[in-house]
Amino acid sequence: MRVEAQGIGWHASGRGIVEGVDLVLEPGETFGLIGPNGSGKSTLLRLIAGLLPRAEGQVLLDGRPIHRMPRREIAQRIALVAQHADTTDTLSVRDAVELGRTPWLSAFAPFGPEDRQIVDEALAAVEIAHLAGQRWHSLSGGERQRVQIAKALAQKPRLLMLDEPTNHLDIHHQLSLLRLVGGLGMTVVMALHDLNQAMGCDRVGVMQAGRMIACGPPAEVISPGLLSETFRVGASCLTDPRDQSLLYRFHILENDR
Ligand SMILES: Nc1ncnc2c1ncn2[C@@H]1O[C@H](COP(=O)(O)OP(=O)(O)OP(=O)(O)O)[C@@H](O)[C@H]1O
Repeated sequence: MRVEAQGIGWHASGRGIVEGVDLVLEPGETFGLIGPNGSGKSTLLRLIAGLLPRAEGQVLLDGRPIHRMPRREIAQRIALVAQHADTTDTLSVRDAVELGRTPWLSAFAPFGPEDRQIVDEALAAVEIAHLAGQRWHSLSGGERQRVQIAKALAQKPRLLMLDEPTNHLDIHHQLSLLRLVGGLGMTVVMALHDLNQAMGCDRVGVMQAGRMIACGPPAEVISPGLLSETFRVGASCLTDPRDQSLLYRFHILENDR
């Protein structure tokens, strides 16, 4: 699905939280959103998903304005995994993942064997099939994170949006999640704090004070100069001898007290 954001923005408390962002997401690409705390990454994800009232500009999904689409149709196309997704309901892991099927169900299409198989596949994809019967409230932070991602996968969206998807995960599950989302063949946008993980995206967008100040292939966009100006860190670019990929090591700038 082609997603086009035209001049999108959002104001709150008398200030621009996100301003004038133009962005086209091509079908199948993995797009990383990076930027310091409070730069507007989560807000931009919610704007693209059509979740914020009084939004400026417009978002087009395959050419159709999102604000004219019924909520159910949007949910068939877009899944957003927020940073601190929680539930007050007493749900099992399987129940929680089954909720991902909701946009596809109706009185004429109740939950059936095909939905059950999609849920099984989603549980397996993030390695939580063994937790299917466990209660949500008894899960660890990383397990909850993977349940939310499984729920989003069960939704079978065409745009998957993930807000810091790796922040609770151990290193094995971080890497397997990134491999998983890279191989889904769907458009993926994820806010990331790990800039080396962002180096693995097809493209990255850099947020600073509510604006997207740079966008393009990570090796072209992420540079020691940008890291110093935007993130206030020094960075040395290294080459991984295993596959010649570029990675960064960071240090505090000498004049930053
Ligand atoms: N409803 C709101 N009312 C007022 N200010 C808000 C609101 N929502 C977000 N903000 C402010 O907007 C700014 C951007 O927030 P946002 O969560 O989008 O940033 P972020 O880049 O995702 O940050 P982080 O990396 O810390 O998760 C922050 O300064 C936040 O305090």
